[in-house]
Amino acid sequence: MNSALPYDPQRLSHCAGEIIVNVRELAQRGWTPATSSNFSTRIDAGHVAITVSGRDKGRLTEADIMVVDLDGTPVATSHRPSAETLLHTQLYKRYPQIGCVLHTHSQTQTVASRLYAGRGHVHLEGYELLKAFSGNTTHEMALELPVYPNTQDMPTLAAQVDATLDQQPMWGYLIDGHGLYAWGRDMAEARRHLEAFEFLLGCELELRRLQR
Ligand SMILES: CSC[C@@H](O)[C@@H](O)C(=O)COP(=O)(O)O
Ligand SMILES: [Zn+2]
Repeated sequence: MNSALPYDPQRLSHCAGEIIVNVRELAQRGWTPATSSNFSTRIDAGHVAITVSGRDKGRLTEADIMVVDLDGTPVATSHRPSAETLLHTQLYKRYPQIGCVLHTHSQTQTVASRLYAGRGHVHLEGYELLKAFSGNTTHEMALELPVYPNTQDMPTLAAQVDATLDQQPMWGYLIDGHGLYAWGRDMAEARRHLEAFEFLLGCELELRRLQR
């Protein structure tokens, strides 16, 4: 390890590469419009690789990935981390096993967040794809995906997320008019959860449209 840095730079390079490859694919699906969205993976017990604020997420390079500690403080860089860094670090802090947090702004996620904000959650039940969420072994179950009011005040939002996590395990949530957060133990698991939420929300929207 480079003694000047409190993290392994090779591990950072690996994390950055993984973020760049995966986010490029998510961006190609239109899930990261207009520089929106942010992404992170855990480097080690105390450090996280996260996207620099305001960057075009469809064209990320290693220069667009920086390091923060679990309080969201930049480490060995003058870059500004994602405006929503707290929503990432609260998960890494709370769950040592969590290794990746993905946040996207697809149209499906945004429309669903508007439609279900009043109810405070989206009820997902009876879908085979519920088995994509780690720990689920059958479609014969229900999952409540929370929808929080949007705010620019991250501590307020993080407190609401924490309050829900005190009550129930979950792999993601929506923010009204904003987008989706999903996470997992590594990139593959977080991405599976993100894609499952996207698919299931799309099904719910289509059902509503057909039942009108
Ligand atoms: C471009 S508007 C979207 C932002 O306000 C925010 O919600 C977002 O997802 C990206 O913010 P960022 O600071 O680049 O991580
Ligand atoms: Zn956002």
